[in-house]
Amino acid sequence: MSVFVVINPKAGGGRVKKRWPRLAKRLAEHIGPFASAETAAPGHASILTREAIRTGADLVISVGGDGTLNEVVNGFCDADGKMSTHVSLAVVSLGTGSDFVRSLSTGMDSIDRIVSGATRRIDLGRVIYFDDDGNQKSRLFANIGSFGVSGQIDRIVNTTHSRFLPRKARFLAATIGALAAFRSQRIGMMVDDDPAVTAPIVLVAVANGRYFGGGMQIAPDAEFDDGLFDIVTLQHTSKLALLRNLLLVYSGGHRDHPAISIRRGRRIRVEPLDGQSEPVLLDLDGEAPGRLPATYEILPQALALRC
Ligand SMILES: Nc1ncnc2c1ncn2[C@@H]1O[C@H](COP(=O)(O)OP(=O)(O)OP(=O)(O)O)[C@@H](O)[C@H]1O
Repeated sequence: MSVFVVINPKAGGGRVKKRWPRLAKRLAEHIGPFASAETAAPGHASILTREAIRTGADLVISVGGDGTLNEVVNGFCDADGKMSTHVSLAVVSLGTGSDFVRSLSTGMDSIDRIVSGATRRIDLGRVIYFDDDGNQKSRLFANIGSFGVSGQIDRIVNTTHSRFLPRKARFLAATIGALAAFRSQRIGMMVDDDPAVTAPIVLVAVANGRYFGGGMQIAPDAEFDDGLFDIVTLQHTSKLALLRNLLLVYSGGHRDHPAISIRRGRRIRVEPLDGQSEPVLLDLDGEAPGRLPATYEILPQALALRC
């Protein structure tokens, strides 16, 4: 078996540098020698992955956080958008949020997951959207894509690097700040072939996994392999209600709140409604790649995951 490991040395606020050498030794003891490379910049993990697959890797291991994983997953797709379905992915999660692995909830240590050899096929999401320069882009995601206040929160979290607050606390602080300043945004949304609905929203999560935001269980019933997104909509409600109920989202207890609706679907088309001065910003596995309009599509069982 040919194994290639993609390592983001910046992930986890130094955790990768501290913990990976010991984990690498353990991995080598179990699976033998493997090739590896460190990422040199944002986006590099996709390039490394694509090249490793082109030159014969059977298993690619992502070492880093959710952002690194997202880039590695995108590297499974060639320039023509074709997925490499014969290659497996494994995750050594050393990020600060690690929401993908939390959603997997295997209860196993990452190296044990890899050496166990068990593989599960999971769905991926693909989103077509516009970047901040107005160029149309396409990107895969393994965990959760969302838009609304979450896009603003990502931009706050990813630009304020406090060495003193863990990501979960930074996310909570950014969420409180962003919610306090946020004004609902009107969107038009069409799920599968249903008639389009328009609504003022605070947030919509298009979920393959369950957790985002460093431990917020936004889609408590989502399954990685059911061929469906769980689409969680938080409609306009008062700021006081938002802030008062915010902590419910960590346990999934927001599910029954009257401002929340959850449904399932395979394809979502969504656009901002005219007359809005502020763009509706996207969040994709914790990164902020652009804005609406966007189309989300599920790719059933597209990825073989060691878990
Ligand atoms: N050499 C590098 N220098 C700077 N940034 C990099 C480098 N390599 C990768 N990156 C970027 O680092 C960012 C953060 O990585 P990642 O999300 O994996 O870690 P994290 O934020 O600690 O974890 P999580 O998303 O789970 O909280 C990603 O956007 C990635 O593009």
